[in-house]
Formats: sequence, C-alpha cells, structure tokens
Amino acid sequence: MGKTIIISNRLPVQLQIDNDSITAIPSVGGLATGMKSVHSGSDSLWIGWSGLTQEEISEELEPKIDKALKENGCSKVSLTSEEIDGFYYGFSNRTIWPLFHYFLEYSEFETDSWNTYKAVNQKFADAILEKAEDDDVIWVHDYQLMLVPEMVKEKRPNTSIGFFLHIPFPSYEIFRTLPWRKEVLRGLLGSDLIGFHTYDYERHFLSSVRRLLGLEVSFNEINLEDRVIKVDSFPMGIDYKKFSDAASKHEKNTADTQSELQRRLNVHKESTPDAKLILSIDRLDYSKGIAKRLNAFEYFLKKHPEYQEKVRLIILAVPSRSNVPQYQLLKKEIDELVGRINGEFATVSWTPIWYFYRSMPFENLIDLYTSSDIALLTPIRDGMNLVAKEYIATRTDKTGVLILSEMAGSANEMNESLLINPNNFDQISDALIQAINMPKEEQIARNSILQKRLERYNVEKWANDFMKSLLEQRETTQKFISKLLTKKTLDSVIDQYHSSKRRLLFFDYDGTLSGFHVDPQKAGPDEDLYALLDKINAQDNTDVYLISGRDTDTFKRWFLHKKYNMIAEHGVWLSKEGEDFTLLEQIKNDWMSKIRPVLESFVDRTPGSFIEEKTYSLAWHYRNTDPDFGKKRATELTTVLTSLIANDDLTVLAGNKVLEIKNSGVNKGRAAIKMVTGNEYDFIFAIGDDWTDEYMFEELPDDAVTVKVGMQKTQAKYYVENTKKVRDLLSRFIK
Ligand SMILES: O=P(O)(O)OC[C@H]1O[C@H](O[C@H]2O[C@H](CO)[C@@H](O)[C@H](O)[C@H]2O)[C@H](O)[C@@H](O)[C@@H]1O
Ligand SMILES: O=c1ccn([C@@H]2O[C@H](COP(=O)(O)OP(=O)(O)O)[C@@H](O)[C@H]2O)c(=O)[nH]1
Repeated sequence: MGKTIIISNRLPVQLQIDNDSITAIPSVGGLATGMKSVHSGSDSLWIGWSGLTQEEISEELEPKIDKALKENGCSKVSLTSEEIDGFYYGFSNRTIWPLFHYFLEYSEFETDSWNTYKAVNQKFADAILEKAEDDDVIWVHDYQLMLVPEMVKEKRPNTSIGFFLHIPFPSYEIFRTLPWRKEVLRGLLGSDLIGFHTYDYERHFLSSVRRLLGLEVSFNEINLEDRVIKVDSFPMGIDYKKFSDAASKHEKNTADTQSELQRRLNVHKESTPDAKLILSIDRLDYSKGIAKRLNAFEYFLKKHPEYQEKVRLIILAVPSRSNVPQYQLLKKEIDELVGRINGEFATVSWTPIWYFYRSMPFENLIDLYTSSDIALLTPIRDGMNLVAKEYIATRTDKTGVLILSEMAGSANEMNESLLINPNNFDQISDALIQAINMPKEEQIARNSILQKRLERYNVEKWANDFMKSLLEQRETTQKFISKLLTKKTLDSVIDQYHSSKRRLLFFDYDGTLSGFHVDPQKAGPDEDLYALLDKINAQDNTDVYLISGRDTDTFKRWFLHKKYNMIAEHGVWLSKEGEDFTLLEQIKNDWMSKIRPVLESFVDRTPGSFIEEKTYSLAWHYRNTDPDFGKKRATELTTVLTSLIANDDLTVLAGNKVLEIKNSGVNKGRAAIKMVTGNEYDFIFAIGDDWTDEYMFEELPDDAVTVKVGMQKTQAKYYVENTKKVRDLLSRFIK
C-alpha cells in the first residue's frame, strides 16, 4: 500500500493570521479527531479548502500558508470567492444539503452552480491527481465532493478510492428530482467503497443506483464493468475518551479554575435546586429543527403549567452558512421565537430560555453537557448527530436523560434514549415529563448501555473499520482483475485453440452473445453475430454448441437454418446441425399445471412481469418491473415455490431477472458433459454470464477454458467485462 490521501471540503486545521505570521490550529471537530489514526506520519496527506478565498491569499502569504499546512500533513485547494459562492453556498448548500435532508422546497436547481460544483470538484480531483500514485489509498469525504471519485478513477484506475457521506442519502423519490442525478451517482461510483452512517441511507443509495442507472446490485455490491463497488454502513462515533476525560477533569475544578459560564450555571442551580436544565446544541440549520423545538417547548409549558419555573432550556446555536438566505431567515425566526416565548412566560426570577448564538470553546461545551439534566435534540433530519453521543460520554456518574429525534442517524444506535418524532409535540411534551421524573437508577441503567456502546465503537474504530473495508475491497477487486482475460492470457488461449486437433465450444446466448432486452423475443441475433458464428462453425474439427435456457421454438426460428448445434431449455433438448430438436433427457412436465396458477398470481400483482412457458419448464420474467419491487417479489416467489415443490424433483433457478422452475436433474453442466463423453477433445471452451452457466463451469473437465461475462462470483477461470468483449474474444477464434 502506498500513501493515504484524505480529501474533504474543510481541512482539519484552521488558519490563524496574526499580522504576517500564520499558524495552523488543529480543529477539534469529530472528523479531524477521528481521522488521527489514519492521518498520521509522512505517509498521509490531507487535501482541502483552506477556508480563505484565493483573493485573500497574497503572494507573500501563500508560501507561509503552505508551510503551516505542510507541517500538519495538509495541502490546500485554492478557491476564488466566485467558486465558493457557486460550489459551497450554491450547489452544496442550496441544492444538495436541502434535498438530501428532505427540504425539497428549499432546493434550488441552478445550472450555473452545478457547473461551478463540477469545476471545483475537478480542482479537488486535480489536486489529488497531482500527488497520487498507483497504489495509494484515497478517502473522499462528503456531499461537497461527490464527483471526485469518478474524476480520479478515470485517470488513476489503480488507486483505491473510498467515499463517505456524512449526511443522509434520501429515498429514491427525493433523489430522482435532482436534474443531475445520474452524474452524481456516476461520480460516486468512481469509488471502490461507499460508506454511509446508517443502513437506511445505504439502501436508498442502492435503490437509486438500480433504478436510475439500471446497474446490477447483489446484496451490497454493485457490478460496474470491470469493477466491484462495495456499499456499507459505518456509523460514525466520537472520541469517547476525550469527552469522558474532560468531564472527569471538569468535576475536579475549583471555584478558581471554573469558567465564567460554569459559575453562571452554578448560580442557577443553587437558586432553583429543583429546576431541571435542558440543553440543546446544534449548528443554526433548518435541518436541526430548532424552531420546532422552541414551539414544542412552548406547547409543553402551556400544557403543563406546573412545570413553569421548574425547567430551563439552554439553546446553543452555532452560526453556519450565513450567506445562504434560508439560514438568515431561520436566524430571524429563532430570535423572534425566543423573544416571544421568554416574553410570554418569564417571571422576575425565571427566564425559560437561555439562547446563545455563537460557537463555544471545548471547555464550555463540557460545562454545558455536564451541567444539564436533559439533552433535547430534535433534528428534522440529521446524518448522524454527534452532540447526542457527546452528551452521553460526558455523564461520568451515568445520570442524565437524552431525548433524541428518530430522524437523526444516531437514533439507530441510541435506542436506550427517549426517541421522539420531532413533529409530534405531545410526544415531546410527554418525553420531557418522563425525563424530568425519571428515577436515577433508570437513568443509570440506560446510560450504562449507551456509554459501553459509544466507548467501544468510537471514532477511531469507525475510521479504522472504513479503511480496513477499503483495503479488503481492494483485494477483492484485485482477485477479480487477476482473472480478467489480459492480452497475454488471451494470446495463450488463442494459441492453444489454433494448435488443438479437436475443439468443443459452448456459447451461452442471452447476456453473452447478445445483450438483454425488456422483451426477450426482441433480443435476437444480429447480422454480425451470424457472420461470426458462421465462421467459427465452418472450421474443421470444431463443434460449436449454443447452450441456452431458451425454448426450442425461438431457437429454431433464429438458428435452425444455420445448422448450428443447439441445446435448449438448459439441457432438455438437443438439435444437431439443422435437425429438429430431440429430447436429451426423459423428464416429466405434469407438475406445470400446479405451478402455473401461482406464477399467474404473481404476474397479476407485479406489473411488467410475465410467464414464459417452455415444454419442460416455466419461467417468470421480471426485467421490466420496478427493480426493487421486482426483486422483492422474486424473493417472495422463491419462498412460495420452494415450499410448493419440496416433494417434487424440481428446482427454482435464479437467472438474470428471471426465476425458472425446472426439473432438478437438468442443467447445462449435465448437458455439456454428455457432449464431451465419448469424444476426444483437446480444447474445450465455455462462456456464459449467469448463474445457470455455473453448472457448465463446474462440470467441464479441469483443463477446459471457462469464461464468465461480468464481474460476479464464479467458478469460471476467467472474466470478460461485457458482450462487446465476448465478440472480440470469439473473433480471435477465426484465423
Ligand atoms: O462545513 P460547514 O458547512 O460549516 O458544516 C459543518 C459540517 O456539517 C455537516 O456535518 C455532518 O457530519 C456529521 C459527522 O459525520 C454528522 O454528525 C452530521 O449529522 C452531519 O450533518 C457536513 O456533513 C460537514 O461536511 C460539514 O463540514
Ligand atoms: O460551539 C460549538 C458547538 C458544537 N461544536 C461541535 O460541533 C459538532 C456538531 O456535530 P453534529 O454531528 O452534532 O452536527 P453537524 O454540525 O456536523 O451537522 C459536535 O462535535 C460539537 O461538539 C463545537 O465544536 N462548538
């Protein structure tokens, strides 16, 4: 493995300019801390935007900035203020951010900012390309850089590229509204590993890949030409030790060492010892649900006046993206709400809401976390929400209650908190009452479990797991690549072919000699294919067999006049040199009347699917259905059929977008072996694309040359990427 290159919009350091001197101060943020184990030593480089506009960086300043960054293992991408407008404030935060957080009405679809996004992504990609070598591992972060993986992969296919999305990936119904949806997906698919915080984001992404790009997805792997892309979830953790150590240290503070904020918090506690402090911390962002939270708090005070003066809500809202109009409007809305609620409920000795609009240093965050009895975090959508995890980590005596929105990614791992729907004010109000009155033992019991989990799956583990998975993916890909028919291997196969005395060739049809079509009857042979097969078939000492699951009628229509040898229905029928089909196997078909109605009921309930009836098998095709729905129905049908056929000698064969029910003893492997027996072949070749061809690959003698079309798990010795490559290969059989 070469070096590691990390790339994110923001660098893990902040530049401080003092007169002419520049210092790079490491950021305290989760990502920066989490990546410490990955970003260390001279083998690692972090590329990102410095936070300054190109106009702000004078010729004199630039070398100083570069030096300060270099000392921290960083290198900058310079962006002009116009680029920052279109890329950061524009496409990233006015299009992708609202869309991916389900704020469809806030999403602006501006071609200009899309173009700037593309250009800036290219800048980041170029910065990587300038430094990257073949065996480097590259980790790209977040929604600002979704096109970078493809841009890098194109130029440096041998690097390993991982991408992690820190925000939600929305459902297909939302994502499909993006005018540049395919470009974004293709950009991401330049990666070898794509990570999300939760399984839901992962499945939304896979669904969009299937539906919009029509790519084959098996479990969590996407097959794309000569690459296999893995998609997985890695819930990001926090630097648990940092927060729990800081909280322990905080406990030891004396009156002299306490912060000003802590003193104020103490005064409050002493004056109203029974009153509970409720805390919320977020960037001032509409996705965080701050305004709704204030409304819910007001609702609670009105509905339960007995709790007035018994609670205080501290809101810390950190300024964010304030150039974007929605954020400015939100700021105004929150200012007004806080004013109104405080005006309505405040008494001489009590203000219900303390509101801070600023960012606080780490020590003050610890003051807030450790002093609050309840954390109330109610995002409407949130990729993860690390604040929830940080609050729990600082509770050294394990007391404290976390009320958390179900819509935060972290809710998936924090089931022991009080989970609420941020739109349900009654539920929030009830949760507040439950939290206020929760016995200490219960708080401790809940938090003990949470703390154990957070301590174990901390941010370092998150980063290491991602890297480990990326390196494993590299090995998987290399295994695939090692089986690709390289020019050298192909040359030797062709030499073997031409020097052999007697050859036997098996060609699968659909997905191998010909591409797929929504209507299987329209996937007939073209003139080039006829010409190719004619020439191979005309060679001396060469037995060619088209071996397919197709029915005999179709094959007769397409090929009988050509006098090719044909094996149809997976090995039930054989036709030699233009003669009519005869049975290769003695089998029954009386079971079909029992199975047909079941398939018909699935056709009725699955628009686009249909039944193909062959003499000895029934096939249910679902290529033309909604991909997710079709797959779901296929699983359902397999379950139904498996129990129905338990006592018959039948099998359900899962082909490419088709389920076929046929006699167990019949398969392409058995049929192929029958053609081998009794003949002296010194060159045997088989090529096919799907599961049904695996029988051939398995059964044929060890020295047979077996080739799989597409990068999927196989028993075949070699791969070719697609049907175009199949034809290139076969054309080499002709001298
Ligand atoms: O860089 P900014 O525009 O100021 O925004 C700050 C960051 O916000 C986003 O954070 C997300 O990542 C967190 C960690 O994975 C996650 O807990 C949270 O739910 C997300 O919203 C954004 O993804 C970052 O790129 C920004 O830097
Ligand atoms: O004044 C503040 C308030 C918050 N935070 C940190 O900002 C992060 C917010 O992360 P989160 O995942 O909750 O939301 P995001 O802002 O990334 O959407 C947390 O690590 C907080 O500790 C901070 O550094 N200073």
